Amino acid sequence: MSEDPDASAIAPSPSGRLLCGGCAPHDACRLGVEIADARDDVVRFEVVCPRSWHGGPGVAHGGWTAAVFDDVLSVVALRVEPRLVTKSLAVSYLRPVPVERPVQVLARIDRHVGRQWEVSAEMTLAGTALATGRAELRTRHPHHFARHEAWLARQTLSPNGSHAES
Ligand SMILES: CCCCCCCCCCCCCC(=O)SCCNC(=O)CCNC(=O)[C@H](O)C(C)(C)COP(=O)(O)OP(=O)(O)OC[C@H]1O[C@@H](n2cnc3c(N)ncnc32)[C@H](O)[C@@H]1OP(=O)(O)O
Repeated sequence: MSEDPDASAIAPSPSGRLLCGGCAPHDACRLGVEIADARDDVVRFEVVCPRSWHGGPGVAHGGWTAAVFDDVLSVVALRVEPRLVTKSLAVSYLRPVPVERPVQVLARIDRHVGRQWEVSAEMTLAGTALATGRAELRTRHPHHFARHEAWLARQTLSPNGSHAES
């Protein structure tokens, strides 16, 4: 762990991409998400589901779709506020999403008051909606990750593998 986990910030990767902590070492989004253009409170993404994320034959696993929405809904607000976490995420799966075919995602900030953000997005192919996502985000408290690490350090593992607060 870093000395101050809350000092962590997202910086552009060597190729100029803004990536999460897991993808940054790869210099590529492993979900297949790329920002296409951004203006004010709306960001458009080009997204291609890698075949490794297929669920049914030739179609995306629903978990991939949810992860894409978590990512794009965060990015649209991260452009304004760099210290965010997702509080809730709701996804509606309207049509199967094909793998290895570009789809578009349009994400927007619907509401922002204080620490509270409401964001939504739509995934489309050739103008047809495939899925929609909606999330509540929160601006992180200043010591969000440090509090988590302190809480985790207080947990002890019992012989049967269950956790207990010490
Ligand atoms: C341009 C940029 C591009 C970037 C590209 C990269 C993109 C990729 C990015 C992908 C990004 C993906 C993004 C992701 O997926 S983020 C990962 C998924 N989300 C989370 O992990 C969030 C987990 N939930 C929480 O931390 C809290 O529930 C939140 C903060 C949402 C509550 O918020 P809310 O405003 O509703 O309530 P509150 O602040 O009054 O707290 C309620 C209670 O919880 C306590 N509490 C709060 N925090 C902590 C804590 N840390 N440690 C311990 N306890 C904590 C707090 O004391 C209180 O307890 P009590 O006092 O009532 O007892």
